[in-house]
Amino acid sequence: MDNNISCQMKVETGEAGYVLEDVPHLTDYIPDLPTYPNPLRSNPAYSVVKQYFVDADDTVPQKVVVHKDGPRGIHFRRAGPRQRVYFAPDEVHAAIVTCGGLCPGLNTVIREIVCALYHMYGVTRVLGIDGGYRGFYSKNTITLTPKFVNDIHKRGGTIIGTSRGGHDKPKIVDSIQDRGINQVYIIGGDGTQKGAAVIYQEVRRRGLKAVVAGIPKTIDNDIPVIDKSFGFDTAVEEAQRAINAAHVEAESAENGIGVVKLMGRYSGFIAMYATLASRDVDLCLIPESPFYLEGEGGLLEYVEKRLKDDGHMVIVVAEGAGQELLAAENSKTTTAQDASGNKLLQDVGLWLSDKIKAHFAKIPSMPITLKYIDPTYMIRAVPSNASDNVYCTLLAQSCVHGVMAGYTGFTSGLVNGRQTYIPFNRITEKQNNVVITDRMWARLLSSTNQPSFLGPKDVCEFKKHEPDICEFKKQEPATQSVDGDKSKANDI
Ligand SMILES: Nc1ncnc2c1ncn2[C@@H]1O[C@H](COP(=O)(O)OP(=O)(O)O)[C@@H](O)[C@H]1O
Ligand SMILES: O=P(O)(O)OC[C@H]1O[C@](O)(COP(=O)(O)O)[C@@H](O)[C@@H]1O
Ligand SMILES: [Mg+2]
Repeated sequence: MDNNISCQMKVETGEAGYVLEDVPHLTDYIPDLPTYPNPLRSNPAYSVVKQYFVDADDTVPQKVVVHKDGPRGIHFRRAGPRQRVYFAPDEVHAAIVTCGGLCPGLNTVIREIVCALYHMYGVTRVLGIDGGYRGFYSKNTITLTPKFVNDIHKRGGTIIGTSRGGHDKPKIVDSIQDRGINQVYIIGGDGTQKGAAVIYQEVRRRGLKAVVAGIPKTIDNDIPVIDKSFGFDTAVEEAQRAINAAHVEAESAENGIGVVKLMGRYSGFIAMYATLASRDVDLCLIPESPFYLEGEGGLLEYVEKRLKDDGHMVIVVAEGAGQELLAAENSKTTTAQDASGNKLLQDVGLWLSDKIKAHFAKIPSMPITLKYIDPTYMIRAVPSNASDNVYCTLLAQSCVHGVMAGYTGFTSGLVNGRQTYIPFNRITEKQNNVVITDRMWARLLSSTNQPSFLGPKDVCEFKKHEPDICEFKKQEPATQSVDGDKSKANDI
């Protein structure tokens, strides 16, 4: 048995610059495992579907915008049911855990994992780990059956609970081993997937026939490679209610200003999409786009202009925006962290509201009425909408198919509209951010008419830091995306 852990990715190359970034398989470290015909072959719902089973060689390209003579580039293994599986139904003992912050759709993913295991693969032992990673070793488990999970997709939150912190590798893997769990479904964001990678490595080091698979969850849409995260659409939709309220309040007052804070620690996708969807927003601030308050071209000058022109305005601010400005004013709170080690952010919405109020207090001819709305937790707590429900279902089913087929150490994810299996390190190595040199941000700037807050000096600075992008921009017409990963959600 080869128990040497290789953290290196399984990479296969082919003709014309084809690269497959493959995911590990149980047989990489446990040879001669028995296989079984996939039970779906005799399932009346699926047996009539032509080509239901995925060809072992099917892969999905990461980039679909290519040049005639360019390399074929990176591919991921296509998700879906395989002809043969590596688990007999009565052998499976599955566990599901949810970690990190809430996100619409968590319950749908749980429901669909349980239902896929029961109804597609005849599995009857599925556990919910109570309250995130620490639930593996400090809490009781919850028995999950199709009946138990039947209605849960209609509720927000996660019925098995979640938490931050508490990732104790030896204790978690001891618990997996002691309970005889051989399929671990881990639903969570970037931190969770890092934790899942560590669990996978330890399971493999111990030579256990136990698969570790992740499902990416992030309301901030900050996970790279995937098209977008589940719950994101729901969050954008729900944010409209807050923006509408801010607009109504602003419009009804003299020099009315509505400020709405939305989630987005380091990635401003919710703020950007909610702004684009609404059309009532005059200023959108995100972590990726620095801004300044005072002076020519500054935020306060713009607010003044907007009020003079329109009599009201709506500002959407992502929670991570302008943190450097707040930190400069208040150094003592900048090191605070949550239990997972995520930096605790200061309330930019409140800070911005105070700054605007203080500015207009100095202009007696322009009395303002400012309403600050913070709907962040309300947005995160709602059940997923219809399209996210379907998305969650496909993600969960794809994950179950991959696990039953013996793949491990992977995250299920949608890449260019296709379900794939992505190696953990590809998901955890960097963050998905709004690229402010992409067309999506340009669309936003043109829809709000806000200043970009970038002067000629900043553009030069930007060139110094991201020379590739600037070089590329020089050579290519503006229709080309800048970065394969980052452009997914941006450059459409
Ligand atoms: N680098 C890491 N290695 C192992 N576990 C981690 C790591 N980062 C975070 N975790 C664990 O993952 C869980 C969720 O992480 P957190 O950052 O709170 O949320 P999210 O997964 O949504 O990013 C926590 O239980 C935390 O202890
Ligand atoms: O108050 P909590 O639970 O720490 O959550 C706040 C954070 O959760 C998020 O919604 C998502 O963060 P995670 O992806 O780490 O769960 C952030 O936008 C926000 O800063
Ligand atoms: Mg996170």
